[in-house]
Amino acid sequence: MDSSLTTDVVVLGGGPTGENVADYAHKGGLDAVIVERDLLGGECSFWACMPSKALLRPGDALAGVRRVDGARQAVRGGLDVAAVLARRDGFAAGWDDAGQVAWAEGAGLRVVRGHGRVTGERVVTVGTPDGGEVTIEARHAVVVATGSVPVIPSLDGLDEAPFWTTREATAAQSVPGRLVVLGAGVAGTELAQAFARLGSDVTLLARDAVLRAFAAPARELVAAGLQADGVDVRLGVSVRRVERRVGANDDEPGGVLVHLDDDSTILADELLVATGRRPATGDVGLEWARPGLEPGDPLDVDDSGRVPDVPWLYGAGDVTGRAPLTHQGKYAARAVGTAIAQRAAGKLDGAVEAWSDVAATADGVAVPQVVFSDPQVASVGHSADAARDAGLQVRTVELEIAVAGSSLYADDYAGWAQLVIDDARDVVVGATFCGPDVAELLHAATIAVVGEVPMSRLWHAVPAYPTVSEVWLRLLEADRFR
Ligand SMILES: Cc1cc2nc3c(=O)[nH]c(=O)nc-3n(C[C@H](O)[C@H](O)[C@H](O)COP(=O)(O)OP(=O)(O)OC[C@H]3O[C@@H](n4cnc5c(N)ncnc54)[C@H](O)[C@@H]3O)c2cc1C
Ligand SMILES: NC(=O)c1ccc[n+]([C@@H]2O[C@H](COP(=O)([O-])OP(=O)(O)OC[C@H]3O[C@@H](n4cnc5c(N)ncnc54)[C@H](O)[C@@H]3O)[C@@H](O)[C@H]2O)c1
Repeated sequence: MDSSLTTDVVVLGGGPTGENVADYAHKGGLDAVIVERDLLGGECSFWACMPSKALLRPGDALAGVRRVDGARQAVRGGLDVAAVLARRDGFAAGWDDAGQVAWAEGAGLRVVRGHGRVTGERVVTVGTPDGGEVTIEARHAVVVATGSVPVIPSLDGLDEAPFWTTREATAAQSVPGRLVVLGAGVAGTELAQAFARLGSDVTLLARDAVLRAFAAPARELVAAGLQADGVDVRLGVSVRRVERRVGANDDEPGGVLVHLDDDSTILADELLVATGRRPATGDVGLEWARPGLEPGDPLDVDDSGRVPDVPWLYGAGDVTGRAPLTHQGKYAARAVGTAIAQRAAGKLDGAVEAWSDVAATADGVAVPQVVFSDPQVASVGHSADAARDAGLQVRTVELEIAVAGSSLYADDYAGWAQLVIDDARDVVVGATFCGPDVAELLHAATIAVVGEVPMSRLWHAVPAYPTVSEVWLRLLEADRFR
């Protein structure tokens, strides 16, 4: 059935970003409608962050116990796969978004189901599941928070072969005997380890390196961690073609035959394609407001999320390509929702001030990310190369993590840490930690970068003894006595 409605703000896409834009606009006194075509909560809640970490965490916990003599002896078996999958199902709420809808309604937001497109100035038209249309007019703003979609490489035979994207992998109801993972970025690396620990024979195919975006010592530690779990890590290989095999009988099982450019083949029960994501800018009606924008191009926005020259149109989250991570999408969402509300109230005019509550300034200087592999990689801010590309003169200090806290934490603890320091201001502009459970070391680094805390003052931030954080003291000493 067709209908129309008017509101203050229409948010296209109800992922973590869209939900937070709407919530913050509403907290600022505006009425907001979220348009969602799939599950409210988006990729993160149902097919990305939460289910993937739920698949990883039990293996991590078990590996943690095995690293401590005296505790190791208590481990009598492996993971209970059915229990792990059931726990993961719980985190994905059984792929039912009733809880998220209840939250949205409780927060005073309206949800319209269906595929939305921008069809005019401050107008969104939604094709609803029953074949009808809802036209929504926004008094103040339309926000595009449509996320991202997987990039599928054009490989000979891939169209005919059944394959998994990260959606099928994170929602898997059974564990394949043999799994080939194509792409050794963050998603491929995490899921290769998760399935290896759940019992799959995993082959991870990397065109160049595992986690190539991270510093070499961290990459090498992670590759070694994968190999220790039995993952066959193939570096510097490409897939030539993919072939679907129909099994003749139990002795000749079917699956996917992957042909590599080194002339070898691998037969797998499942092929996971994890070769990146691109902004979901196709079929959203953006060409109307942004002529020339091709599907997959990021939606360009300023720090308050506003599309240049289109004052009523905003973007936030993965769709902008700024920092495609849930926490950064939500951070941008808080700025966007607040900016829309302040502009509507006539309290915000002109350019936004950096580091104010209407600017996602940290996107350019301090994006934290954790790779939940074992060992973990946790980084924030600039790598040394990125800092130099940004015109900074930097020095680095790096060392193996070997402090009293790490030796107590795990026998044979292997880890690495690096600080990137801006010479001119003598402040940390980047940090990377790699090792078991280093994720929780990261926020201290994020605060140091965002707060631009001088090295001389960081000296007085004394890490408690005996914790892994003592690596901070070693890093400061290494810089001071270089
Ligand atoms: C396997 C995997 C693991 C990840 N793990 C982490 C992690 O541990 N930590 C982390 O920070 N990030 C992680 N990420 C990244 C994270 O999932 C994204 O950064 C995050 O989901 C982006 O949020 P978003 O709201 O911008 O987009 P999305 O979560 O993609 O939400 C967009 C929503 O918009 C809807 N939509 C799209 N187009 C329309 C339309 N035209 N009309 C109506 N609705 C529409 C979609 O259905 C979707 O619900 C992971 C990603 C993957 C793939
Ligand atoms: N813990 C986390 O924060 C987390 C976890 C998973 C995913 N994510 C996010 O989700 C997004 C998608 O993750 P991703 O790992 O798919 O993307 P990615 O960009 O991190 O990695 C993609 C990898 O695939 C490789 N690749 C591309 N085409 C290929 C081909 N034809 N053959 C072989 N390899 C190929 C690339 O070289 C790269 O290493 C990223 O933004 C990522 O940050 C975050």
